[in-house]
Amino acid sequence: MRELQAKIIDEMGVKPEIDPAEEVTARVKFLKDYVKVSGAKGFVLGISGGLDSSLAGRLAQLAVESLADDGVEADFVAVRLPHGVQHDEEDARAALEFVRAKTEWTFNVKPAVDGFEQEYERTSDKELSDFTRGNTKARARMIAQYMIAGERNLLVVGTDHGAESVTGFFTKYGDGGADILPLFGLNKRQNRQILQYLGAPERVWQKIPTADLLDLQPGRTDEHELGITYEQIDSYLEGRDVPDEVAESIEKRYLLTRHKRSTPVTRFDTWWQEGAAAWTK
Ligand SMILES: Nc1ncnc2c1ncn2[C@@H]1O[C@H](COP(=O)(O)OP(=O)(O)OC[C@H]2O[C@@H]([n+]3cccc(C(=O)O)c3)[C@H](O)[C@@H]2O)[C@@H](O)[C@H]1O
Ligand SMILES: Nc1ncnc2c1ncn2[C@@H]1O[C@H](COP(=O)(O)OP(=O)(O)OP(=O)(O)O)[C@@H](O)[C@H]1O
Ligand SMILES: [Mg+2]
Repeated sequence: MRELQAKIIDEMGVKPEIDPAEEVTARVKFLKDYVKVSGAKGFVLGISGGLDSSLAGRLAQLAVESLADDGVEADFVAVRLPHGVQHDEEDARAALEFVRAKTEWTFNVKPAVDGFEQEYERTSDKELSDFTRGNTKARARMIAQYMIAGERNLLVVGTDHGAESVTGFFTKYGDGGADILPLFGLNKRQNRQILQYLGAPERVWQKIPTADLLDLQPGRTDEHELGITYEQIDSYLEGRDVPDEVAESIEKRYLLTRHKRSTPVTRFDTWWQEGAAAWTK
């Protein structure tokens, strides 16, 4: 195995094989233990119709049900956060049906994103790019979730896992902004495996991953943007051999996005000096 691959696998905590039943038990227990210690009253999570939020949402709901069995009152708010009307709203409905959240909410982020865009354009005389608007949508979703969390004393669940963390494929302080990450240590195919174990319908676990942030390319797939497949990223994270150019692409992304997996850099940090060579390439 490549030297950096071993280091990355250690950091991402991905195992070559999983037992879905054990993973569910351990991750639900983690959510329960944390909520008890934090004194929070449960969880909130955006449900997109994608497979990551379907899995994290179902685990949060199972945690809340198990807390009730222990005599602890908690809530799980599954929040739809469309930007206007979502083109794959039916998939989001199917995800909500599978998650069976105690509480459901719909919060349209479009007025907030439009407000930011108008003020940017008024003060800069420039058009906002579709790409930055996309990241603004992800950050507006983060603000909506923290608004609900703040009012109801809930924790914001994040859906980051090995295959997204390693490539830094998330919006910094957008979907990357959360309190607790129940999927960390898994890769994409393991998420699918656990969803199947939990009885998710095919429509949910077979959903093609998309950040779906762009107005001009609705539903663009993650794999299209990344230029590598999740099968390749997953194999790399399971310690298997992948073509050199695939490993190099993953490792380059890993090095370029270290700032996203760290708290803001201070003069006492040194990790960024190791990554400097990657940024200037
Ligand atoms: N070296 C450095 N040290 C410290 N900070 C640094 C930095 N380089 C950039 N930055 C900061 O980071 C910002 C860029 O990061 P960011 O705003 O996140 O933007 P960026 O990484 O360019 O874009 C986000 C990417 O994540 C993808 N995404 C987002 C959301 C969900 C999903 C999904 O999988 O579904 C995927 C999205 O499609 C896009 O490719 C810069 O504007 C700058 O503020
Ligand atoms: N339209 C949306 N409605 C509600 N939440 C959303 C929406 N889009 C994104 N999110 C939130 O942002 C998170 C990150 O998006 P991401 O696309 O990585 O995950 P996903 O859609 O759940 O799964 P997948 O990666 O398979 O598409 C989601 O898990 C969800 O919590
Ligand atoms: Mg998605």
